[in-house]
This record gives sequence, C-alpha cells and structure tokens, in this order.
Amino acid sequence: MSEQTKTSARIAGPRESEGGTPPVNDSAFARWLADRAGEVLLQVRAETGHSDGKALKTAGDQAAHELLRAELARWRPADAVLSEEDEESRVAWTEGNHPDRLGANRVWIVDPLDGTREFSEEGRDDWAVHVALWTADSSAPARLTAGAVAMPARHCTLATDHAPAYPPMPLESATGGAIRIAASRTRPPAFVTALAEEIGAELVPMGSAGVKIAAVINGEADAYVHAGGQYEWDSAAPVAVALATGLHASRIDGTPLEYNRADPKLPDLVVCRKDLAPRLLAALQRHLPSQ
Ligand SMILES: Nc1ncnc2c1ncn2[C@@H]1O[C@H](COP(=O)(O)O)[C@@H](OP(=O)(O)O)[C@H]1O
Ligand SMILES: [Mg+2]
Repeated sequence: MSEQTKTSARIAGPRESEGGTPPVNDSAFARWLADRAGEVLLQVRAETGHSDGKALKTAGDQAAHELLRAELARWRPADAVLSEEDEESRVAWTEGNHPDRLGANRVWIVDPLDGTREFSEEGRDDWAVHVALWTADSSAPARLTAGAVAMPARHCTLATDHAPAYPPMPLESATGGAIRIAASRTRPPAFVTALAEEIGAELVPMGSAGVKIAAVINGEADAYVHAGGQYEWDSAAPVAVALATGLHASRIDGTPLEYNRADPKLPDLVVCRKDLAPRLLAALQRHLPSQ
C-alpha cells in the first residue's frame, strides 16, 4: 500500500481524538478530520447493525456531522462551513437569507457521509467522508485549496497533503479494450448508456461520488460522468484531490466547476485523465441534456 493510500492513523489514532492536536496545515487537517469522521462511521455501523437501513443512515449522517461540526468549530473557529447536514449553510441566497459562508474567505465544504445508501447496505465499502476547503483572497482566484476523501471501509484516504501520483491508464483501455466510465449505481445520467455505446465504453456502477473519483485517481476507472443532480459537497473534496493529482475536472459542458456559490446545486461533472478529456467532452457535447 503506497504512502498516500494509508489512513492517517499514524497522525491521530482514534483514542487521541479527545485531546489530540490536529495538524496546522489545512490539507493535513482535512485528512485528519475526514479520518476522524470515518472512525465514527465505522463505529456506528458496527454498533447499529444493518437490520434497519433507514435508522443506520440517520445515525451515520448525524454522528459524522456532529463530529465535523464540533471539530471545525474548535480548530477553525473563524472559518465558515457548507455542509450537507447543516440546513442553515445549505440554503441558497435569497432576499432575506444570507448564509455566513457567502461573505467568507475560507469555507469548509463537507459531506459527512457520501454514499449514504451504500453505507446502510451490509458488506458494501463504497461510501466516503468528504472534507474540502474553498478559499478566496486577493492573490488568486477563488478555488479549492485542500481536500480529503476518507473511504473508511477500505482503510484508505486520499488527500491533497500527499497528492496521489497521476493515474496510469487502466490495463483494459491501455491494451485497446473498452474505456471504463464510473457512474452512479442508482441514479446514472439518462444519456450515459448511449454515450458509453458511442465511444465503446463500459459502465462501472458504484456508490458515492468520492469513491468514483477515487477510482479515477487510482486508475481503476478512466472517467466519472454524472448529471441530473448533485450538490457542491458531493464533489468538492474529491475534485480538490483530482485537481491536485493533475486530472481533468469540469462541468460536462467543459466549463469550470465553481464552489461556494449562492446556490449549492452543482448537478453535473466529469473527471478523467487529461488525455481523455477532449474526446470525452466532444462526445458529451452530443449528449448534453437540453437546457
Ligand atoms: N440526481 C441526483 N440529485 C441529487 N443528488 C444526487 C443525484 N444523484 C446523485 N446524487 C448524490 O450524489 C452522491 C453520489 O451519488 P451516487 O452514489 O448515486 O453516485 C450521493 O450523495 P449522498 O450519499 O451524500 O446523499 C447522492 O445523493
Ligand atoms: Mg454526498
């Protein structure tokens, strides 16, 4: 197992949590935080069991959310947070509604449990914790500056503190076989089957946006294509790692992915190796859902 794929147990063990001091560096902090929430989720899964899937989803969402909220308030008190589980931060900007994050320079965009459905299904390991940092300052355009995707059931965390190496071409596509496109198990975009047929690709269904982007980063898939609905927290952390790795990440029409927007909806994206991007974007252009 390579250095970047180990969990950060070496940085902070589960029992260090109460009094341990997390790393000062934001990327290392993101990894530390995602791993802490991952430990909590493994514990919830073990203690709650799978007999009531809905109860397990709720318990997991809540426990991971509580941990992220408390640790961000403790260690990054001046920063704003956009979280799937924090209704106040999620609301879109409206006349009477101005979430703190919209005036902030540093915003943590977190998904306490991505792939909630898979978390509740016994034996599945395709679920993740996402922790990303978005920053805006006068020296550079607003962007994702740190990110961590913990995949606790795989004992694997990818983060920007040790950005993974640029992925190799999967053996299948490197030897002239089909391109592998990771897509949602339960809500794949309507056009993705036709797109795959057109470019001779094979669809690889799996849960969690973070896990699918990790599959591209690890060279297990050539691309991840999604459309039809998603939010900033579903992609911010894995996109931060993918970009740090040198991969292509954009909306399916090729425009940049933008975060900490007034409306946190970010309904589509494509992540792939740079060599594949022109071909995939050209094919996507022919399949774009009508606006
Ligand atoms: N059409 C859609 N509308 C809203 N969210 C969607 C969506 N399709 C996928 N997502 C969200 O994107 C994440 C990955 O989905 P999938 O596993 O199907 O690929 C999940 O996040 P959560 O598990 O955090 O809710 C899921 O809810
Ligand atoms: Mg999610």
